[in-house]
Amino acid sequence: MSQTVTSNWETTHLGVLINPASSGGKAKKLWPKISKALKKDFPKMSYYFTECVGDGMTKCKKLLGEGCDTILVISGDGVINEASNEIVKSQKKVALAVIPLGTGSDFSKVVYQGKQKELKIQDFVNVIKKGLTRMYDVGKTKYYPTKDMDYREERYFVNIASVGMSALISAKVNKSSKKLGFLSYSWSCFETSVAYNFPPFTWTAFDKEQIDFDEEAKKGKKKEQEEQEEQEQEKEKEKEKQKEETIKYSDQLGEPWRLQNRYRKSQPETQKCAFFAMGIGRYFGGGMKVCPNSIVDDGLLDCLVMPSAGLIGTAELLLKVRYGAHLKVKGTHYWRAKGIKFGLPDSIWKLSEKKRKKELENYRIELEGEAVGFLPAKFQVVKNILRVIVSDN
Ligand SMILES: Nc1ncnc2c1ncn2[C@@H]1O[C@H](COP(=O)(O)OP(=O)(O)OP(=O)(O)O)[C@@H](O)[C@H]1O
Repeated sequence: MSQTVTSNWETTHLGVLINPASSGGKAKKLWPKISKALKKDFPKMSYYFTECVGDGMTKCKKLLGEGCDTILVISGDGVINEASNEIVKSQKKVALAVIPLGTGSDFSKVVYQGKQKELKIQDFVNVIKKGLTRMYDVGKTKYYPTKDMDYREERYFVNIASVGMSALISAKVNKSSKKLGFLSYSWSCFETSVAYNFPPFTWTAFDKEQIDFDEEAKKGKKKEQEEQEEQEQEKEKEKEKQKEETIKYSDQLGEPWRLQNRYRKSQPETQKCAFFAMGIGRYFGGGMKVCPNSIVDDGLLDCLVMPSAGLIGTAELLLKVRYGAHLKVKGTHYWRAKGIKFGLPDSIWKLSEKKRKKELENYRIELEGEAVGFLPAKFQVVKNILRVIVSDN
């Protein structure tokens, strides 16, 4: 999997966010060593420890205000999401770098092409110093953060968003200590599959594209060669592109939710599901290859509709998802789209408030492993908006 890189990014002021609680305190333990290694190459460095949920946004804003041009997140997917939200909203020319020290660290698996576990602290520092970057797409979503449904919230995601059982699992995992890593996910998966009642989901896709998997596999090899050739040309174009970026940022971010007017709308679909995942990246749940064909800068969300399959069937399917071998399983649908709008079944609106709130547990949303809210919701892709420092091999 080669990456199309677009520039050599020079960091002049490094801003660092460290979550001392991530992965059972691993980031806190390693920070003195990491800090020493970073200081050699980045003499101008500011850093903050995050203190609670959401603090990644507050502290990232501070770092941006201090003029940092690269934000390095030493944590897992939760703080990466919080920092990315602030970077994208700021519309500043700032790059995101990551040293994956979370429990799952799924975003980083694509950034480091699956080799993150082989890298030492100095290797990560070298990647930031080398400064190869790729312009990532970002997903934008609008949802109800609470079951009272009295207001809606907007948030970006940089890896995977999903609704249904996966989000309920995230809610449970986040309540646990996560000290057991993948086992925490596995236990919550089991616990949730037993209780989940696989409700119907209703959605409308915008600019939906079906995928021909055989054709895509053939294209894969050819594309890699083409991509390498394109890289040289891309670098040439970079200077001009950078001039245009400011305009592109404000155009896309300010974009209201006009899915209907801008894109081709598919017929509404309803299916009983275990979950529905939308990917910029490929992995979730601590290494499950849920959107295995996703490309981070193609301007599309890879969408996986995971069928309802009962307890044993779901366990089998989840095992397949772990290796990205689920796409040809009967009832599984995988396609791409620029936007998706989810509703709720009419029956839910007729329930008493107490019963509706109980039923909403089945319609949770998670972004990068954090259970953030509930359906109804809209999801949309914003193309090539987040500069990410990536490894080159
Ligand atoms: N000091 C802290 N104490 C408790 N929670 C924190 C603290 N700092 C940040 N958080 C929150 O902890 C949550 C989890 O953090 P993060 O995702 O970075 O680590 P993780 O859960 O170990 O990794 P992953 O999401 O990759 O599995 C995030 O919602 C984050 O906002």
